[in-house]
Amino acid sequence: MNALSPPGISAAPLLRGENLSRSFGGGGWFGRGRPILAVRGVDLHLARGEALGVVGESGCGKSTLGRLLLNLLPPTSGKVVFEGEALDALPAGKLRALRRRMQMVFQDPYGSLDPRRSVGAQIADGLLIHRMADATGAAARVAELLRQTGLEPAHAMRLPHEFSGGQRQRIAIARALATRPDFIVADEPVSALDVSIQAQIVNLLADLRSELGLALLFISHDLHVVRHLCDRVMVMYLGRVVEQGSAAAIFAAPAHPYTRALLEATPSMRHPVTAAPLPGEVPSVANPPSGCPFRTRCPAAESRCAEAMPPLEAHPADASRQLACWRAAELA
Ligand SMILES: Nc1ncnc2c1ncn2[C@@H]1O[C@H](COP(=O)(O)OP(=O)(O)OP(=O)(O)O)[C@@H](O)[C@H]1O
Repeated sequence: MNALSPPGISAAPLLRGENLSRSFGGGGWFGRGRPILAVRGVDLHLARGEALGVVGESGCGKSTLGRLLLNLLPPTSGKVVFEGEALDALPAGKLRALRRRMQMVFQDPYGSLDPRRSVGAQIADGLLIHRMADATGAAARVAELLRQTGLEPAHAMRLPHEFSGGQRQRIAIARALATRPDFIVADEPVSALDVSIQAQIVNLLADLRSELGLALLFISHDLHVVRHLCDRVMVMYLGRVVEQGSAAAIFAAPAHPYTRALLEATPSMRHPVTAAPLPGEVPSVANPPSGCPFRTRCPAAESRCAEAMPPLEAHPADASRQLACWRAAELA
């Protein structure tokens, strides 16, 4: 453990994304149709036990990034490295074995659960697929997982509709934990829930993370949720990382104009009504603006911002943070 790492977080990265890019489409009839560059040149690392929040408006590439890291989608370029091994170089058998160590929790637990099968059977699926238990062992593990996620083990035989939204998300978390993963991508796991339930699920994820040493990629458009759970934050805009650093530093003093606008636009307990909506709309991913992609909505934009994309560089006053803004030094 590194002296600078928070407790429970190891220094060696469990997972790395190197210059990850992913585009969609672009082939079209007679070569027509522009490709959509959903993720562009993203580098990231995640240590065992660490929680990284990925935030940005809808369509900024957060889910695509999560799917790339889980190897559910191949990158167009770049690579994912898990415990020092590049996933694209692994033989199929080893890749299958790795699958059990990386899991996903989706936004809509009802959509991701089969309405006709008992929740216990669905939680046990991964155990049986990966041959981690026989029927008796699986039943015992399901009971343990239900207890661990705050549910009644005796309810394993019930169907998903017999549970509330928050309970269904607990079931989805139990299912993701069944195979004892090291890494979980939680994609907007509380956005579909009542505000009163959101905190309970965030607290559950926080507890499980420290109890099990899970590395967590927590995708959310809500910065305040991320603040409570994550060590570090990555802010994405049109497929690129525009600011990243420790959650504490970014929330105390957001540096990129986009991060500032996002924070101002998020209602909080302290400022429920003063939140200002973000100006304008996210430009089309298929036809992004020249230069800095945020410049068309940025209150600090000037002519040089249209010329070239600013590189992601160290914050002028805090080397532990990075941001991509031509005016970083002046705005700091
Ligand atoms: N399978 C796909 N085929 C074509 N385009 C896709 C596909 N998946 C994602 N995209 C596009 O890639 C871009 C990024 O999408 P992505 O879902 O990663 O963003 P996001 O930030 O997670 O947004 P949201 O919060 O709405 O899920 C969007 O323009 C989306 O339409």
